[in-house]
Amino acid sequence: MRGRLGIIGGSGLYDIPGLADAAWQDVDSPFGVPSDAILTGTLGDQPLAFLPRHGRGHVHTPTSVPYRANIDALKRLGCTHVVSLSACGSFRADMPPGDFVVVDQFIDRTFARDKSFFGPGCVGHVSVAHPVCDALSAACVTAARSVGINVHAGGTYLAMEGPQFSTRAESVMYRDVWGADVIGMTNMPEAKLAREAELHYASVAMITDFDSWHPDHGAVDVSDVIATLQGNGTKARDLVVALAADLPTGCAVGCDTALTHAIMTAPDRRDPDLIAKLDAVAGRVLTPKDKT
Ligand SMILES: CSC[C@H]1O[C@H](OP(=O)(O)O)[C@H](O)[C@@H]1O
Ligand SMILES: Nc1ncnc2[nH]cnc12
Repeated sequence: MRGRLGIIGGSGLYDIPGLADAAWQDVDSPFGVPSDAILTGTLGDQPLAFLPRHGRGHVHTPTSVPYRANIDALKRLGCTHVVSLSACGSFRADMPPGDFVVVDQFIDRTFARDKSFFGPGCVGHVSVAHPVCDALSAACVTAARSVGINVHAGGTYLAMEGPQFSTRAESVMYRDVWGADVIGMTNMPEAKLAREAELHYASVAMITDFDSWHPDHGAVDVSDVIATLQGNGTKARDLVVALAADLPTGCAVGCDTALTHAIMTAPDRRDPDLIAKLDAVAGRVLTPKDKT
């Protein structure tokens, strides 16, 4: 069954014009207050929910983004698919500013964020070996190509804590030793949380700069990033319109069944308060006893 498409808009993307029946809705989450209200509406026949990751006016730092509340709120609104649109730096000369990368792997270097919905009283372990939805990622590539975006299918995104950009030594290490293709500050733990919530998740990374490794380019400068982002905004919206017209159902990764064997805590040892909070994220696998 085709569900609602959630879009998380990153830096420079605080709205998505052109939705029918558009309304900004406050959504309550037991995991905190989401980054902002969520814009709901439809694009053609496709129900959609748009959440600006940093909030309108860019109030949240990459560290303060309430990742758990955001994913939980999108799931509560009926999202089955979530696409992240993010600004990123590039480690590759053949991936210049203006190109998009549909990411297929991550290196998680973040360390100051809540990374799981689970905890004492309900312990769960999901696989993130394949951290994005294959079908949704392929659909993002097709949609991007259909609107003339220069898009790369696959790439490794290094998620750093920020908010400062990398030193040159870090940038060279991420590129030459770790083999990362792009760098950003927000896709982790977002992708991990989306997997815990059994959402199909894909990440479209929009390249704004060459980070600080490139001998012919200076250090990253936010004004350059913003100039590139302004061009990216229209392209990103075109991509969303094309994707909404042809959202896939199902996938080979099994995103929507990620919790089937994930929860280890014995039913009689589960914390009722945490179980109650997990109603949206893990409702599919909680036992009838848990839910009473
Ligand atoms: C404005 S440059 C740094 C900032 O932009 C990216 O945000 P997002 O992923 O939400 O587009 C990057 O991760 C940093 O948070
Ligand atoms: N070079 C970079 N490093 C981290 N996040 C970014 N977002 C945009 N460019 C970036």
